[in-house]
Amino acid sequence: MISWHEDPVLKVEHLTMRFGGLVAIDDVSFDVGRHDITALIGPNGAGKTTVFNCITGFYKPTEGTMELRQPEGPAFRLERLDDHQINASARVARTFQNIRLFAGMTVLENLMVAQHNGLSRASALTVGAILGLGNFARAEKAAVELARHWLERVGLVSRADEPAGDLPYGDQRRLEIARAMCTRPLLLCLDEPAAGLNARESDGLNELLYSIREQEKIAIFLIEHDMSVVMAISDHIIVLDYGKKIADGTPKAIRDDASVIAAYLGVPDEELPDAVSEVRL
Ligand SMILES: Nc1ncnc2c1ncn2[C@@H]1O[C@H](COP(=O)(O)OP(=O)(O)OP(=O)(O)O)[C@@H](O)[C@H]1O
Repeated sequence: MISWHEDPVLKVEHLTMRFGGLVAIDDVSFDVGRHDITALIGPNGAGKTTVFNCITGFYKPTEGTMELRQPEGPAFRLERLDDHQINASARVARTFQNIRLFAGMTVLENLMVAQHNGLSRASALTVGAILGLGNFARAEKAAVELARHWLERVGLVSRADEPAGDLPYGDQRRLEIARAMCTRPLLLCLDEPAAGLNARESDGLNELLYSIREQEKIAIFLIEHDMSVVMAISDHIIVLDYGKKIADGTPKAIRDDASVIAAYLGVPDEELPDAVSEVRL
């Protein structure tokens, strides 16, 4: 039995998303292992972002189920929740293809805003916040500590008081991941985290993602076009093409899969044997 089927944090079954006549995702099923780095890959327009948008509640899928399994306790049916509940209750966090930080707020403020849910719960409808006492003060201290922890992990402590929008691009990408981690997710979804990074920053990203998997014991699910990143860090790769799942396996199995190579090259079936012998992903 393969590990991601043994203990999935996310079980997606028969996911379908139609936009009018266009079938963006067509009956796709897969598991995301609880402690794995799982990559979702495929050519442009394959449906990757649409899958993310369904999982994180930005779209309601036309059909299918998405079960977020907690280590203990009940599973959450994500297709029945809105994006806020998916983040706050089911503990699914996400970053975006285009960075969405609060550019005018400081680096630290971005991490505090991410923890707003916990703080507003602790403030008992803000009375505690006004008095600056009790649960709110404790929760705020814990929030600052968690923010500081993640600033250290991503190497941005010295820039805590600078506006997030002033950071270089690679630092903003890492800050986004830190912000997502401040919501204490079970499943961290990253949409093209390596896009726009240079080789050194990309290596740093790989190390950060490894360390999150090792130390936080959570699942990382990423969309990525950079095959060197995907092949280097993934435990499990899922491949989409024209909205359908065409392959699902280890990096080695995917690298050797003829249908995957064909999808990337756009090669017709009859030319496939030649193309496969010439190209390896
Ligand atoms: N809100 C929408 N309305 C209509 N069509 C959409 C919508 N969102 C996505 N699509 C279509 O669904 C298909 C899949 O798009 P999607 O963005 O999920 O692909 P992708 O694999 O993420 O592509 P890329 O790698 O280019 O980001 C495309 O044909 C796209 O035009």
